[in-house]
Amino acid sequence: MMRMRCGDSRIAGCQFTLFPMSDNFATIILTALKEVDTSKVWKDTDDVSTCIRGKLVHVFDVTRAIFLHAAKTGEHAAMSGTYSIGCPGDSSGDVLMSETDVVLNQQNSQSIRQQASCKFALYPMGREDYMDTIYEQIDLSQSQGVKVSGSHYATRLDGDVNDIFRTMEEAFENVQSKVSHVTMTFTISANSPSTK
Ligand SMILES: Cc1ncc(C[n+]2csc(CCO)c2C)c(N)n1
Repeated sequence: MMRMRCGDSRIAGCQFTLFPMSDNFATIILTALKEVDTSKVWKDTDDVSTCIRGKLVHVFDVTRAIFLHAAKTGEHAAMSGTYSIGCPGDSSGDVLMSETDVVLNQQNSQSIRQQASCKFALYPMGREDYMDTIYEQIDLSQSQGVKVSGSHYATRLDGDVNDIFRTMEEAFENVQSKVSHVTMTFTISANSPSTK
């Protein structure tokens, strides 16, 4: 099998899990996965998580919409996941790349006002100057209408779900334009009964 080098492919993907803190958890998960339009990404769900793969713009459109779908039930819901792009070990299978960039869920998502808290961490792979790249994006995050604060091993974002995902998408997009292989982990939580 031919091994791919960093940058040969711009397939993006996200492996994520929804955690609705509700007796109704299975319905909330399955309804979110069914009602969000995922037709522009490849998708596979099992008992642990869901993986989607395709163009970066659709990967973010779908993950944002799935979290909003669960959060708008009013139940305490969390979602954790890992975005990845340009993985040199990636295969060219299990993906939809021929779709246009027109996103399918933005109109619905934009109309939902939902507060949330999130922690994310960027990992520009294979670069000695990775800390500069990370600090640059943390600085840029301050201008996205969310509250940005430092945390061990992650950056915390508090604000509207749409603003939080836009902040993460811009950070990921910016870094991947300079660094071939990038991953980003996140955990986002809405309707938590806990006070900070
Ligand atoms: C996004 C996402 N995908 C899959 C699971 C795993 N999972 C746990 S319960 C359940 C429904 C009943 O089988 C499923 C699919 C998840 N939690 N979140």
